[in-house]
Amino acid sequence: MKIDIIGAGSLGLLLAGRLTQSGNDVRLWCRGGEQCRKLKDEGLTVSYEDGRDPTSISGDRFMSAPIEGFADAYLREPSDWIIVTVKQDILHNVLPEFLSPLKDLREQQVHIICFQNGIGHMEMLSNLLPKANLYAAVTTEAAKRKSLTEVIHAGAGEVWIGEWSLKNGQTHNIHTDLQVNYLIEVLIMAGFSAFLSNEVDTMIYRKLLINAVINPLTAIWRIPNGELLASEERLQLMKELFREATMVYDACGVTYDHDAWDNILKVCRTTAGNTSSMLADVLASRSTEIRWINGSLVEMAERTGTLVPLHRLICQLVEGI
Ligand SMILES: NC(=O)C1=CN([C@@H]2O[C@H](COP(=O)(O)OP(=O)(O)OC[C@H]3O[C@@H](n4cnc5c(N)ncnc54)[C@H](OP(=O)(O)O)[C@@H]3O)[C@@H](O)[C@H]2O)C=CC1
Ligand SMILES: CC(C)(CO)C(=O)C(=O)O
Repeated sequence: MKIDIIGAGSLGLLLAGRLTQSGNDVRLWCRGGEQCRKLKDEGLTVSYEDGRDPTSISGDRFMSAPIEGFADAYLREPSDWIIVTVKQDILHNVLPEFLSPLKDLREQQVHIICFQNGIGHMEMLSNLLPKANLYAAVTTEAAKRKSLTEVIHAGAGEVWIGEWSLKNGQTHNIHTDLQVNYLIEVLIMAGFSAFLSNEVDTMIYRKLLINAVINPLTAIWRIPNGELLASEERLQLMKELFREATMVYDACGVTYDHDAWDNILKVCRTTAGNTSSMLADVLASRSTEIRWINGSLVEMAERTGTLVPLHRLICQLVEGI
């Protein structure tokens, strides 16, 4: 399968490494020329924390190039899938320029899948590329980029993929069905646990609830996920964030599991040693995804007249860092 991956960070490198290793034709689009040169010279390494041998893929087995060349390359030679693995701010503020040349291509041609946490990006893309087949992926995989050419696969999880266009009332199309089933097969062959979901929006909101409670508090207190459970004060604040978020879901008609709170506690336990992605961004002085996580809940609250003072404050606190 021919696959474009936009964003050579943690998830992008993991996907590029695994998909190249299992025989796919990968083009990896990076932000900077330095990373492309290093990937060409040194290749790409996927390593593990449990003592397993790393996998090294030489730089001539996949293509890496600066994002500026993406649209021309795609229009000359389209791929079967475009996988987007940049953070939300780049997807919203930078990628439209590079993706908009694809907007007039026929529906059968463009298949895009987005791996972002948070919400808002799928709506933005469906406005930008109304003819494209858009898919969202929700994943519990954990990847950490160690250098420009090395990624640590820190935890194996699942990848749930669902068609976003369906949500917008577009008709189901046999061609896209085949195409997504083929992608899932390819991901499985590459070693991922990948599944098709007819309820990907429910899964997105389920993950949003987890991220909206865990990520900002770990970022503010600078603690690993498991430490959230270490005191009653921390648990109380988590519970209040959870309570406000579920009020917003109720007001907007978004469903959530009856054991959603227990599930958040479980995620803290199973990822106890993890640095959350928001804390990692704060520690590296990068902008965070707070606007598309807690900020989205604040927007939903505004639309429905729900009061979410803690989510508002937490957005300001994280943005203030
Ligand atoms: N990592 C994980 O385990 C998981 C991540 N996610 C989600 O996946 C998304 C990606 O996360 P993750 O891989 O961790 O993020 P990273 O920050 O590791 O990677 C993002 C990449 O995008 C690159 N980038 C920035 N600007 C551009 C640009 N203009 N053109 C091309 N590439 C650019 C960055 O380059 P540079 O480094 O040069 O700035 C970086 O390599 C996020 O929304 C995250 O929430 C979801 C579940 C798990
Ligand atoms: C589930 C969790 C909190 C794991 O660290 C995560 O998705 C993140 O860090 O963004």
